[in-house]
Amino acid sequence: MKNLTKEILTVIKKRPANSHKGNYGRVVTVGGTQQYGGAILMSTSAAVHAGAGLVTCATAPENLTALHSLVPEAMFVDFTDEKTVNSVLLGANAIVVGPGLGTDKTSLSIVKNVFANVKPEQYLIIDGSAITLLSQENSLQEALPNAHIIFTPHEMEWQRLSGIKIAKQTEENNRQIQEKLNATVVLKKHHTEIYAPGAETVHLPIGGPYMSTGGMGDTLTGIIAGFMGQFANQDPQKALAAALYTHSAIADELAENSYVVLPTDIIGQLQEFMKKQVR
Ligand SMILES: NC(=O)C1=CN([C@@H]2O[C@H](COP(=O)(O)OP(=O)(O)OC[C@H]3O[C@@H](n4cnc5c(N)ncnc54)[C@H](OP(=O)(O)O)[C@@H]3O)[C@@H](O)[C@H]2O)[C@@H](O)CC1
Ligand SMILES: Nc1ncnc2c1ncn2[C@@H]1O[C@H](COP(=O)(O)OP(=O)(O)O)[C@@H](O)[C@H]1O
Ligand SMILES: [Mg+2]
Repeated sequence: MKNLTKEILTVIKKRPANSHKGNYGRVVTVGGTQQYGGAILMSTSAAVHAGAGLVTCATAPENLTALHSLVPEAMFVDFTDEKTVNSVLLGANAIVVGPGLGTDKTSLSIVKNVFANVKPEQYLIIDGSAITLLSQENSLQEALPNAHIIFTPHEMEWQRLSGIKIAKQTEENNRQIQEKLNATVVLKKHHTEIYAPGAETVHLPIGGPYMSTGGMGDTLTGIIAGFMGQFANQDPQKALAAALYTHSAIADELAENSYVVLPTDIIGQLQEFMKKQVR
């Protein structure tokens, strides 16, 4: 297993002067019931702060006011309005589905609709409730689209999806299921592991327990989407690894002076941290 080092941050590049928002990725984030609205707000805000050119959040209408007051840079669609959701999905480079989405019938039909509309060239980040739904629903497993899929499960979500008990989640066992899924798997835990098709397993040696606050993984999905939208054209695996490294490296820096690091603290440091890499 290969250790990620800070070298990976060279993926973050100085922007060419002659460019516009369309050059930096169109991200769509799908999730957030009324109960779990914060999850999709953090994902959306992280994508915006990581530099995504255009971000649209498909969520429950109850979250609209909060979304616009937290991050007016983001656009909104009602996640049950399939026609409008599909029109924004069409132009996306990276799609996040699952943070705070819940697992009821409405959530299931939202994931089905996303799966039915994703294109092969798009990055689809499947997280949280969408992983849990996929683990439960055969119909969804059969509908898994042809796209660049990145699963971001924590250990219990991975247990549900892969059938491998947490204690048995060895590199060899995980790799077998990842190959069957034919997708990238980011197994989140203390020292997260990345299993990508045809690549050596990568291990994230940074990050710590000051990151153990609800919303930390939701925030990661937005950073990944933002990085895929901007940097995947160089090398998608490196762009993904750089997103993970950035998330935990910011946490480590903040933890020097903070007992806990909140997901929103990480979002607030993204712009400065990324600037430091291109000085
Ligand atoms: N502010 C918001 O709106 C927030 C909304 N959220 C949204 O909620 C939805 C449900 O997601 P979820 O992760 O909270 O619940 P679930 O999938 O049941 O997993 C928890 C179970 O797994 C176990 N567990 C074992 N190992 C683990 C590990 N390494 N990391 C974590 N857990 C581990 C754990 O064990 P225990 O705590 O009991 O020891 C427990 O039994 C999802 O859509 C998410 O986006 C959250 O992000 C919070 C903030
Ligand atoms: N002790 C820890 N050491 C390193 N990273 C951690 C630790 N605790 C949590 N994290 C990180 O925080 C994130 C938690 O993700 P997740 O459980 O999906 O959170 P949520 O769904 O609440 O947003 C992951 O990126 C995980 O690696
Ligand atoms: Mg999560």
